[in-house]
Amino acid sequence: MARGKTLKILVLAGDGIGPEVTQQAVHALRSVADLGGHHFEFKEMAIGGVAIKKEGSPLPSSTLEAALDSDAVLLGAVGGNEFNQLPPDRRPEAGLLGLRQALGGFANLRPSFAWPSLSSNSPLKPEVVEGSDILFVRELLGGLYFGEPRQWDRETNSAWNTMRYTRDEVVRVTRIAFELAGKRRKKVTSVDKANVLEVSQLWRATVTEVARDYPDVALDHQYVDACAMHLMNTPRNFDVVVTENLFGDILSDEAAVITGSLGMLPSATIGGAVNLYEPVHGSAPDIAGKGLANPLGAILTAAMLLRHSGGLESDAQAIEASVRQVLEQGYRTADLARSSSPGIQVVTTQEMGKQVNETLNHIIDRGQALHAV
Ligand SMILES: NC(=O)c1ccc[n+]([C@@H]2O[C@H](COP(=O)([O-])OP(=O)(O)OC[C@H]3O[C@@H](n4cnc5c(N)ncnc54)[C@H](O)[C@@H]3O)[C@@H](O)[C@H]2O)c1
Ligand SMILES: CC(C)[C@H](C(=O)O)[C@@H](O)C(=O)O
Ligand SMILES: [Mg+2]
Repeated sequence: MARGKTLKILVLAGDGIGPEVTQQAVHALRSVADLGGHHFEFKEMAIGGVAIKKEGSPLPSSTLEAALDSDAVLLGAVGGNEFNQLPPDRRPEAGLLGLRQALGGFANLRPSFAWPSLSSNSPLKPEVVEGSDILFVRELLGGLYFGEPRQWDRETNSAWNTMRYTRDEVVRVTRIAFELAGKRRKKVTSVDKANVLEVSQLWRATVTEVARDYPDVALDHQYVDACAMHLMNTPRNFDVVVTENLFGDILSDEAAVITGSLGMLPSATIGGAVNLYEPVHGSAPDIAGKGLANPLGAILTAAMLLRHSGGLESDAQAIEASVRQVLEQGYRTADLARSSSPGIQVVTTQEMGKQVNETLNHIIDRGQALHAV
C-alpha cells in the first residue's frame, strides 16, 4: 500500500451547488491525507460563471495554468440561469469544455452503481435495479461538442454543428473501455446510431476491430435509442458501456435513475496530461445555497481522484465504504428522501459530509479498507 503520497490538487468549485458539494469532497480528501500521512496541497481558482464575473472569462489563463501545473483537478459544476442568453462560446460551460480540451483527457469514466440501501429510492422496481453496476466510458473530446463547422446563421435562420470522429479517437477510448472491462465482468456494450449516422458506422467498425485484441471480453452493439430503454428495463445486463460524447452525456444522466439521484454519480476523466474529476451533475440552480445538494457524488469523485491520480486504492475504498455505511445508517439528503420510512434521517449537504467524514475517520483509524463498490 502506497503511503506518504504528495498530490497537488486544483479545486475549481464553480457555480451553484458546486462550492457546497466540493467543500465536502475536500473535507474527505483532507481526512485521508491527515490519517494516511499524505501531503495534499490544495489550491482554489475560478471557473465558469464565477470566473466570468470576476475575471471576464469562463476559463481565465491563470486557472488553466494552475490546472496544467497540478496532479489532479477537482471540479464542482459550472453554469447558471443568468448566463442562458449568452452564445455557447461565452457561457460558463465553455470554460469547462476549454479545460477538458486543454487537459486532454478523452475517457470520462462514469460509474453508476445501485447502492443496496437506495434500491427503494429508484422509481424503478428494486428487483430491477438491485445489483446493477455500470461503468460508462464516455468519449469526452470529440463529436458534436467540438466538431467544426458550428454556427447559428441568423440570416438564413439555420444552425449547424458537426459530429466528427477519427478512427484514432475511437481506438483510444475503446481500448480504455476494454481494459477496464477486463478487470470487471468482461462485457463491453458499444452504443451508437449506426443505422443512420456515418460517424457511428466508423465507430462500430473501429470498436469491432479493437475488440479482437481482447478475446476474453464480450462485445455487443446497441443503438442509442434502444440502449436508453434497455438501461431502464434490464440495467443488470450492462457492465461497461462505451459511447461517443453526446450519447454518453445523455445516457449517464439517465442512469442516475438506477441510483435514485443524479447527486450520487461521480466521474473521472483520464488519458490526458492531468486527470479531471467532476461529479456528473450540474450547478442545480433550483437548489443552490439551500443546503439541499447531495454531496455524495462529489465525495465519490474524490475517491476516484485517489484511485486514478494517487494510486491510493485502499483510501479510495475507505471513502466508498464510508458512503455505504452512512447510507446504511439511514442518512439521506432531500433528493434521496422519497420515503419517510423509520430509520431515515434527512440531513443537509454539510451534515451528510460530516457523517461521511466521521465514518471515514473510524474506517481509516481501524485500517478497515472495506471494498465498497
Ligand atoms: N459538470 C458541470 O459543470 C455541469 C454538468 C451538468 C450541467 N451543468 C450545468 O448546470 C446548469 C443546470 O443544469 P440542469 O439543471 O440541467 O442540470 P443539473 O444537473 O444541475 O440538475 C438537474 C436536476 O438534478 C438535481 N440535482 C443535480 N445535482 C444534485 C445534487 N448534487 N443533489 C441534489 N439534486 C441534484 C437538480 O436540483 C435538478 O433538479 C446548466 O447551466 C448546465 O449547463 C454543468
Ligand atoms: C455542462 C456540460 C458542458 C457538460 C457536458 O455536456 O459534458 C455536462 O452536462 C456534463 O455531463 O458534464
Ligand atoms: Mg451532462
